[in-house]
Amino acid sequence: MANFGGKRAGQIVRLGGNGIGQVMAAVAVAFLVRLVSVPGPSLSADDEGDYETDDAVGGGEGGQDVGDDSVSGGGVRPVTIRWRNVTCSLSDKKSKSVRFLLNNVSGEAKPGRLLAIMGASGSGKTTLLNVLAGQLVASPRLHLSGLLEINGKPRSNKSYKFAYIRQEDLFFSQLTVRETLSLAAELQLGEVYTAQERDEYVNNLLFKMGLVSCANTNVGDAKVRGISGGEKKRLSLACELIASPSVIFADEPTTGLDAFQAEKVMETLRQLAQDGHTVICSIHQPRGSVYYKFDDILLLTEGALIYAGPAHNEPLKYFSKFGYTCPDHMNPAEFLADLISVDYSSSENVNTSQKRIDGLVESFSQQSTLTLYAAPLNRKETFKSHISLNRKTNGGRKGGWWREFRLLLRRAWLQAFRDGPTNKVRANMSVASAIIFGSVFWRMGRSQTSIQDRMGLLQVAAINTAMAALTKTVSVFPKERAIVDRERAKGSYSLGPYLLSKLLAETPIGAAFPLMFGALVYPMARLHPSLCRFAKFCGIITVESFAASAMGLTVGAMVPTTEAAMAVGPSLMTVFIVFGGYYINASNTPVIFRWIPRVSLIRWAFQGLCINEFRGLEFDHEHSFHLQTGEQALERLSFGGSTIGDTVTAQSRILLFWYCNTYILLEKNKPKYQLIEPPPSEAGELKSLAENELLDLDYIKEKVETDTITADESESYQKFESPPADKIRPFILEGEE
Ligand SMILES: Nc1ncnc2c1ncn2[C@@H]1O[C@H](COP(=O)(O)OP(=O)(O)OP(=O)(O)O)[C@@H](O)[C@H]1O
Repeated sequence: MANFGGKRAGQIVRLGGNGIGQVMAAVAVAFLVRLVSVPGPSLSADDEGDYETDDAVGGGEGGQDVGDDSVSGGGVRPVTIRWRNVTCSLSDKKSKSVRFLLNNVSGEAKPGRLLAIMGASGSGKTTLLNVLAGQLVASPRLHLSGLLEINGKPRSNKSYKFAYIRQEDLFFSQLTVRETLSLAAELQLGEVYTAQERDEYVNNLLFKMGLVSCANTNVGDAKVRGISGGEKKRLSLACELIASPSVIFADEPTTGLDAFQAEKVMETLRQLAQDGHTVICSIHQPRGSVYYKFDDILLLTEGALIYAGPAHNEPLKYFSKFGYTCPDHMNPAEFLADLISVDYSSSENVNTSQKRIDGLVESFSQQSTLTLYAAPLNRKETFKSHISLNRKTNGGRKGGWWREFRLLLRRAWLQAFRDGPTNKVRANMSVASAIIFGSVFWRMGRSQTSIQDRMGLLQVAAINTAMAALTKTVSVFPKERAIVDRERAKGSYSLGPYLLSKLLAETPIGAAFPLMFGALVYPMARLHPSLCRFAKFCGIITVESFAASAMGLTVGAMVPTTEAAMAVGPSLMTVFIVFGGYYINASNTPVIFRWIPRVSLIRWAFQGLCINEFRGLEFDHEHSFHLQTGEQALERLSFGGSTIGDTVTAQSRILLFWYCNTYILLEKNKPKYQLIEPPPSEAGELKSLAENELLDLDYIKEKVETDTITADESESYQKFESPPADKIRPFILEGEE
């Protein structure tokens, strides 16, 4: 760091003008240059805004079923999901109110049937889907209660395999559709299957999902167009189907698609249901042809249930009982959407529609939801299919560390090297900034003033290199992290091989840009004329670039979105720039700041570059107080006693520190999901009922139908099926005592 004690030292500092002004100017220029040069996101994402739900997708535990039948259905374990009195409330400590996102919602989803959760925007569709999939992101403000049963037993989603198709499709943009699917298959199916079997499996999936025509097209992103939105959605489905899930959750799979693509996606889901999967999707307002693909529907309005049962004409018949008749030739989905939506056009309409909705909610809550469902689950079939699944199941580990590393290295390499637009922008910016700085510091001589020029250039080179690497990383990594979180949640691979393969694959391309910058700026500014010094200059800025990139990874692993990373990363770097060894002498700052230079990657790069440049240089001098040698200049900067080796060692430690932090944060920031608790009043009874297996609702239903249910059983059944009517009002805002 600069140790300009005394008058002469002060003169040197002042050569560059006001210290703080310099800092601000350098930071602003470096950041602006980088901001303009940030090569947009290199990962495909349809919508990055909704990051909150953008966490893991799941695959439950259990084996992998990889035979062809897993796509055609023969090997799919049938899973029936039933939920009772699911209530999700959101408390607000400030206003001391509670808002019900879901209020006593019950229903069921069966194998071989496509269930659509319909409702207006904000009615709680995604929340319900997340609850059923066990993917509701945990929050201290949320409280979730209810009963969730898998094949009649109260179990978690860990007991079956499921796929979750989220609204936003995230892929590595530079991989083709076939490569994406093949890699997912290799990671998920492990070594148990031969390459030929896996290829056949992938070809089969491509065919089933209608992706053959675009199999060799890059997925693409905002910069370079790739496959269409509908194809992306079907690719998402295909990737999820590799694990042969029993249940498929799809959150608004038609959002953002044109009518034709939407219909194709829904047809795919319908076929999957027909193949034996349990398919649950949320949808806003489907067109008529899509509505008739649903087997069951569940209508939600402001978190409350208005209808749950078979689709087609059943709901129309049901609502006609209350005097709401669907006009002929009207799309039933449109009719239902209008029926369950509040009309905000006037206060009168709000009152009328709200009354209608409250009445419908109450009416539905008063009747047994069980009777509305058709096609009860056949227990014998379940058993048979389960046996066939077990025969084909591979319960072993999917692949070793080395295998995962190899596959991920290939993917990271393809992503890094094929990303032409990003690489081109980075190369252009490296060349442009080298030319700008090279021109400003053109052919520096050996005058006294050139000492300050040299220091200025070396500081600017250190800042520019760090900012370039940092901004590139923070603009891309949060999106990549979302993909990796999803894949890791499915158990496709572990963190170690991922991180190591990424670092290794990106090393050559990461080194190319600082080298480009160094190769131009060094001769232009006529820095220390020696090949060895030039090589060291390039080496120092390359290691610094890796350290800045590693810091970007930590920031990306720490914050939830790219926007947050873009705000945090450069701000943190500004602190390191201030303590970068040129602008301020740490010993003049309050004690609490004196550790910062030791962890500033800018400072170590600057120190290394200065030692490399000044050692052995001689300057023109006229007066005795002029600096005569480079060593004297280094003394003034307090860099006299150290070597380039020391600075590179310190920089490597910083690099390692950021890598370790990234690993820890990625491991620690795994998404956590809200646990579902039994309704408080029923928790005790549920326990004893579960122990006595009285929760088997098929059994209860059979008893109800044959009128053989006992008084006791009837009472307990009522407790699960008929919540008090006053609990069912949507969005009750209650003040807490
Ligand atoms: N974790 C949460 N914290 C605060 N509010 C939440 C949370 N989760 C959901 N909500 C709120 O609950 C309501 C229902 O959200 P949800 O995403 O389930 O609706 P939706 O029916 O899927 O809407 P859309 O069709 O627009 O996606 C919304 O008002 C949303 O803001």
